[in-house]
Order: sequence, then structure tokens, then C-alpha cells
Amino acid sequence: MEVTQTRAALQESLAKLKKAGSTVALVPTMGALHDGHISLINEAKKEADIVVCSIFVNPTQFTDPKDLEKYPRPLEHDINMLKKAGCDVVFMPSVKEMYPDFPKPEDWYIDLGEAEFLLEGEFRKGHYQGVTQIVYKLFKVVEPDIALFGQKDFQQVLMIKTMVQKLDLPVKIITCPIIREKEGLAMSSRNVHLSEKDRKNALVLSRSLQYIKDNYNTLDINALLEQAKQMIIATEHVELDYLTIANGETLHPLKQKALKNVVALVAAKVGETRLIDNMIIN
Ligand SMILES: Nc1ncnc2c1ncn2[C@@H]1O[C@H](COP(=O)(O)OP(=O)(O)OP(=O)(O)O)[C@@H](O)[C@H]1O
Ligand SMILES: CC(C)(CO)[C@@H](O)C(=O)[O-]
Ligand code: BAL
Repeated sequence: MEVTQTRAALQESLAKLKKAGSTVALVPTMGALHDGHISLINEAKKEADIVVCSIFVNPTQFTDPKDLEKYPRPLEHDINMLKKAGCDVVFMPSVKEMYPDFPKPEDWYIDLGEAEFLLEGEFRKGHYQGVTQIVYKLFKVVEPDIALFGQKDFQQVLMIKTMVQKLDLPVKIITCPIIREKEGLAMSSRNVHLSEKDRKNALVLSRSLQYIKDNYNTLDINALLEQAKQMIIATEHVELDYLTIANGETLHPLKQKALKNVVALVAAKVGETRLIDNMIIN
């Protein structure tokens, strides 16, 4: 496995590995890897000849400086995990490599539609401009045929698909299912910040989503949402940002039940750590 830190080194590595007709998959990450990330690498290996994983804690998508500062960066652990998983090339650039004029902001704006401003976009203003900015840059350097993202960041996948469509980028986007801990907590790099107590309390997120899924066919939608919200509100040290049952394409809250394309999404602060989760209902 080659570990590269500059665009030039990455492109050199890729040129060495590529044979006529080789396909390239990109798995973009912010590091602090766990089995959720490895499931993306495994899927990438099935789908393409060469697998590139990027590790870059992208400053332009953070809206809370403290969140950026304390984002975990266990680089050696990450490299070992990627080696074991059979990744071919790691790209871990510096901030200056990706944004030469940093901290001066670069020009970037893409119209991502109304959904940009809902849910995560409401609580982390400008977040998806930062996400699309870096994903676009990574696509330009790696030139992947496919890129893989986790359903855990449901809205992120929608935003990236919108960018790919609007800019007519030749990259196929694959969404991979959420990998969970045994008790249901969605794996996330930020879980390392949870105390043992927080971890227990955080289970209410996946449980409330499962409650919605299990009762979707029998309960009225408002009652369902209210009961699931109550489960969260009643849990100690959990501060709810949103819980919604929405259309999976527009992210608009459902006014009445639909037979397809329904997703429940949640975000909450558990202790000091903000977590998100979602579950496809049908
Ligand atoms: N539990 C998971 N199952 C499947 N994919 C996941 C999971 N967690 C993260 N991913 C995906 O891995 C990619 C990289 O995500 P990222 O590095 O931000 O990790 P993360 O665990 O989501 O961290 P955090 O949410 O704390 O920032 C994203 O496409 C994300 O959706
Ligand atoms: C896609 C991504 C790597 C862009 O920084 C990040 O948002 C993430 O890890 O989900
Ligand atoms: N996994 C999404 C990246 C973020 O929270 O900034």
C-alpha cells in the first residue's frame, strides 16, 4: 500500500498501478477509521481494480471550531487498518496541499437545492458547501470511476449526487449501508468522545428510529413521531436537534404516510458529542 501526501505523489502512484482499462474507486474519509469505513473499502474492492482512500479532516465543512480541533486523528492506526483491508493507495494531504491560500477562503459555491438548508444544513450552516468543495477537489485529483459513501451521512450522499449531476461529473456514486455496534449505535469517528454513560444514552437514537420503522404501518404519523421524540427527550444528557420522518429525496417532512422513499433521520447532542443517525423505512 502506498501512502501519499501530495497530489503529484498520488498521481504518480496511480500511474504506476494503472493498466489499460483499470478502474479506480475512491473512499473519501476524515480518518479515525472504524468498521464502517472498512465496509466502504471492502465494497470498493469488489467494484474497482484500484482502491484509493483519502484521509483529510476538511476545515471548510466544520462550523464549530472546537469540533474541528478535537476531531480524532489516529494516523498510524488508520494506516494499519487500511493496509489490513487491502487498500491500494492512501492520500493524506495537508491543509495547504488542498487549500494553498488557507485560511483565505477559496471561491466555491454550488446550488445544491433546497435540501442543502434542511436538517444538518440548518444546524451546520454552510456545511455542504464545504463538503462538496473538498469532494470536488478529491474527484479532480484522483479521477475515480466510482466513489463510495456511507448511508450514515444520508443528506451528504444526496448533496454529492446533486453536485455530480449538476456538474456532469463522470463518477458513479455508491451508497453503503450503516454499520452499527452490536447494540445498535451507528459507528462514527466521534463515538470515541463518548463516555461509557454517553454510549448507553446514545442507544436511544437508533432505538427511536427502529421504533418508527417497527410501528410505521400501524400508528398515525404524528403520534409515531411524538412517541419517538418523547423517548429521546426523556433520556438523560441527550439534547435533540431534530427527529423527522421525511421524503428520502427532498428531505421534506412527510405530512402523511407514503409507501416508498421514506427515511427517518435524527441528530442529537449526547453529552458533549453531536451524533446523527437514520433509518430507511421503506
Ligand atoms: N457506521 C458507518 N457505516 C457506514 N459508513 C459509514 C459509517 N460511519 C461513517 N461512514 C462513512 O464513511 C465515510 C467517511 O466518514 P467520516 O470519516 O466522516 O466518518 P464518520 O464516522 O462519519 O465520522 P463522524 O461522523 O464522526 O465525522 C462517509 O461516507 C461516511 O458516511
Ligand atoms: C465526504 C467527506 C470525507 C468530505 O470531507 C466527509 O464529509 C466524510 O467523511 O463524510
Ligand atoms: N461524516 C460527516 C462529516 C462531518 O461530520 O463533518
